[in-house]
Amino acid sequence: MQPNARLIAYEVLAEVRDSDAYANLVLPSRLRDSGLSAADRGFATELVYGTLRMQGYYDRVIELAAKRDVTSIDPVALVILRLGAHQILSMRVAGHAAVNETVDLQKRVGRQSAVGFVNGVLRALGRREPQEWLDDVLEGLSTDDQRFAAEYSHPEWIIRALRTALRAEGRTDELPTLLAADNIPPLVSLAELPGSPIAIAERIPDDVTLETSNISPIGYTLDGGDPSVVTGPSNGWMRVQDQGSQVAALILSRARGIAEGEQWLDLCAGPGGKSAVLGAEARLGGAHVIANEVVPARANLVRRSILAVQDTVDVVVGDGRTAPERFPDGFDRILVDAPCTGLGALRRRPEARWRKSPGDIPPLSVLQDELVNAAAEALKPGGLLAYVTCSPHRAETRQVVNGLLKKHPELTELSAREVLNGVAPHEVDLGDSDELSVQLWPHRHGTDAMFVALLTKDA
Ligand SMILES: C[S@@+](CC[C@H](N)C(=O)[O-])C[C@H]1O[C@@H](n2cnc3c(N)ncnc32)[C@H](O)[C@@H]1O
Repeated sequence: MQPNARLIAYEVLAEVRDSDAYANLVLPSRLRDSGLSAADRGFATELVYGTLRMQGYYDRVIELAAKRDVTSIDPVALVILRLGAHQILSMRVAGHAAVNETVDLQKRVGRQSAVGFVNGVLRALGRREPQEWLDDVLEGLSTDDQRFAAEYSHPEWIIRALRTALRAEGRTDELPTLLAADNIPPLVSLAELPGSPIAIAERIPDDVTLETSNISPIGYTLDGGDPSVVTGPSNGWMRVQDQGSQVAALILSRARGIAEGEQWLDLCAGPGGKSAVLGAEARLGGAHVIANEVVPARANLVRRSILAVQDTVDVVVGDGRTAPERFPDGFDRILVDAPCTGLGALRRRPEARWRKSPGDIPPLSVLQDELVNAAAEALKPGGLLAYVTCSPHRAETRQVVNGLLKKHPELTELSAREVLNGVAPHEVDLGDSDELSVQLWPHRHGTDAMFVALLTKDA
């Protein structure tokens, strides 16, 4: 079958649904072998990501247009209708192209008996303005949570969790802006590892513009295009990395000066983004890093990620919970970038919001507790411990830190906020809170919603 952008988008969406695949892994490999033009590859990417993010909303519109529940619609036709809805309601693809080409897709991959149905629903979608559909969807919904869930295409439990996290800094009014930001693809964010021996600025092509970051002193934003034109010639010193991740590592490395010979541990290192930043910082200060990861394949990703600073970082495979026994000499600084729900990175992982459930939280909280407690034990007196998640869910952030402080009276929380404001090129708006930890946000900072708490152990 001759591929086209819509067919590839359909196949990726079908694989995401049927095999629990990740769109950001499946799509690039499909596009690589597709022979599509750059414009068509961009179109396929927008179709896949946009359709997945807005699936909850599109299903409500499709139900209104089809006058039936989506659960009663043939699964192939439903994916095709969602693709059509995205073109008609959000991409403003010309009506005839959106309808005809999408109906063609149903003819190619779906049941012939459903072609008329798909055609009818898509024509109905195109007969009204997107705002009219939105008004109809919202009609009759009685709570803010229901309305936000519908309009911004998020499950209600995630909306509640995000509101609770914003409430802690007196900013619940920002909730709709945050939900809208989750539906916008992030700009490409880059980090230049400190101490780079390569004059990276001289190797950036003239037609590429890098904006410096307001948050991270080593961060840049690319104005579009392929980041490999910048990262490729840098031998690993310039890399794609969210600016929130960059500062999470820097809050630990720059909380105070580095003493020659310090030993650092990155307890949950895979795939190694923060290990590389810690490695570069440690290298400049005369420290050494052990990057620990429990999954061997992910430890290999860490090995690749730290190539530029491999003289400073050793990668080991092991369960972080056994760190105190494996490393009895202890560490001066430990980063616990714990496995979490990833609710802070919904813009990057378009299917994640539909896969997660509230039931994911309790086992993760237990693991987070165990990891951070192991780190507290492995920390030398006077040492520094950073607890980080890419989730703003309070059960994964503040509650874990409070539990840790309760169990370990020898630990004291330090102001990660002050450290961040000392590190960042500009004052960072962290809301209004007595808490010492940092919560970053996509809508306010342009980063993933990273949480960072900084603690020290009595000397
Ligand atoms: C949030 S990711 C870390 C991201 C990484 N720090 C970076 O910046 O690239 C969490 C990692 O913890 C690992 N992990 C899960 N359970 C672990 C355990 N018991 N011990 C050590 N690592 C674990 C996961 O495999 C995953 O690679």
